[in-house]
Amino acid sequence: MTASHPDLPTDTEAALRVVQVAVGPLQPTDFSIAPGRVTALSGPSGSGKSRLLRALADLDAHDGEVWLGPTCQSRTPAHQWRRRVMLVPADSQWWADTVGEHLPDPARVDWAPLGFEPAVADWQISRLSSGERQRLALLRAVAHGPQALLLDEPTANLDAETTRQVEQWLLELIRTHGWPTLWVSHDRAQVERVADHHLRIDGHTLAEVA
Ligand SMILES: Nc1ncnc2c1ncn2[C@@H]1O[C@H](COP(=O)(O)OP(=O)(O)OP(=O)(O)O)[C@@H](O)[C@H]1O
Repeated sequence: MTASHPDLPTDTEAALRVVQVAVGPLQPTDFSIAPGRVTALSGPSGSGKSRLLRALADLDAHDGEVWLGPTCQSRTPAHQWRRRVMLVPADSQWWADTVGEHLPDPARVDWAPLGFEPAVADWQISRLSSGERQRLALLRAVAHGPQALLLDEPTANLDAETTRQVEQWLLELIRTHGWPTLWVSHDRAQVERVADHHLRIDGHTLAEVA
């Protein structure tokens, strides 16, 4: 696990708090993620990881409540909640023709840390490889100014070197902005590298992994 970060913002940023959330067969579950911290979520294929993320993003019906600081999901319009509690799904969706059309201000995006030139803003979505789509979905999410991140296997389509680059880029942003982050990963070594805490779905329950 990563060492603690004494320079983390602790008072102005918001924790993500999950209270008695139940979705599908998953039993009601409680956990919270402090600002700037990463909790890894693992579990067998089909155990409900993506469903839980979708519930936290207010995309799937669920029991219980989710809080971001003093703001609760059930009293926040869904589109506002999703802008703050930003889900980056394993399969990103793109609706316009070019990359730049999906970004609030393409000229202000720092493309380089993920290996792109600014010209990528003019690229057609149809030409993107799966790894390019994945990295650009992360850049897009960050460009919209979230306050918490829900990452569904964010490096699944990337080679080892690019995976490390994306991990470092994400961790720096997460720490700097104080985003509480839930990060789905099947890779135990990645969990060790990026996560402060580790939750695992086992059957119908969610348990902390020591
Ligand atoms: N809206 C839904 N209604 C009913 N069942 C669903 C719904 N969405 C997903 N499921 C089912 O719930 C189970 C968990 O799906 P989910 O996508 O959350 O798995 P996962 O843990 O993310 O798996 P993987 O690691 O393979 O991505 C699957 O059996 C899936 O078919």
